[in-house]
Amino acid sequence: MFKITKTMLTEEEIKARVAELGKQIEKDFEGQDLLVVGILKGASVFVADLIRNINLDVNMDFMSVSSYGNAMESSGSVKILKDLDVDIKGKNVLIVEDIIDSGLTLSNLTKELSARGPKSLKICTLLDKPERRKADIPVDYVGFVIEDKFIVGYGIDYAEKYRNLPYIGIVEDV
Ligand SMILES: O=P(O)(O)OC[C@H]1O[C@H](OP(=O)(O)OP(=O)(O)O)[C@H](O)[C@@H]1O
Ligand SMILES: Nc1nc2[nH]cnc2c(=O)[nH]1
Repeated sequence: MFKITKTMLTEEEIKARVAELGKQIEKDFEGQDLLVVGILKGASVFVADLIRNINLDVNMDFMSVSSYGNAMESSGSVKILKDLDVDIKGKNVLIVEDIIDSGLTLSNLTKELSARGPKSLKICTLLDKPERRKADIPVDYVGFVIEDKFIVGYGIDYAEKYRNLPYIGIVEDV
């Protein structure tokens, strides 16, 4: 039976780190435009908290892409289920993810978005699991580097459950 056995990151730890990331992004983009792109569904909670810590004129948009594990790995392209509403040509774009694991989602997505001619394209992830990386992608902002455990909460699901937890927990088969 799958159960949340431990807390990996408390609500307070996440809140403090998200505030730091927001301030860093604010500093880096001072005086510039910024389009924050959240990747659905996992990043929705993080992106909502993150933008409230960036005191700049921020625009927000969302994309939904298909999971890896089939044709995407071999074709090297990402299946877009919901595309951006806006044209990113000439804009500073910050992709916001909840977790980077194999890196395949972002490696394919950045190829697709770079081809649209943004002024800059940066990546921010709350969690980074480097142990499982298959595609080497440059990540500009990382909340926490974590060990290879299956986690849930703060937007991240297990079979669509637990996205509403305010903390990040470890799921184990007990
Ligand atoms: O680095 P990767 O190995 O490609 O994995 C990371 C991706 O997997 C998760 O999304 P998921 O497909 O679970 O969708 P969800 O956000 O809608 O839950 C996560 O939000 C990333 O998009
Ligand atoms: N729920 C969940 N999804 C993931 N996708 C990649 N890594 C994870 C993880 O640890 N938990």
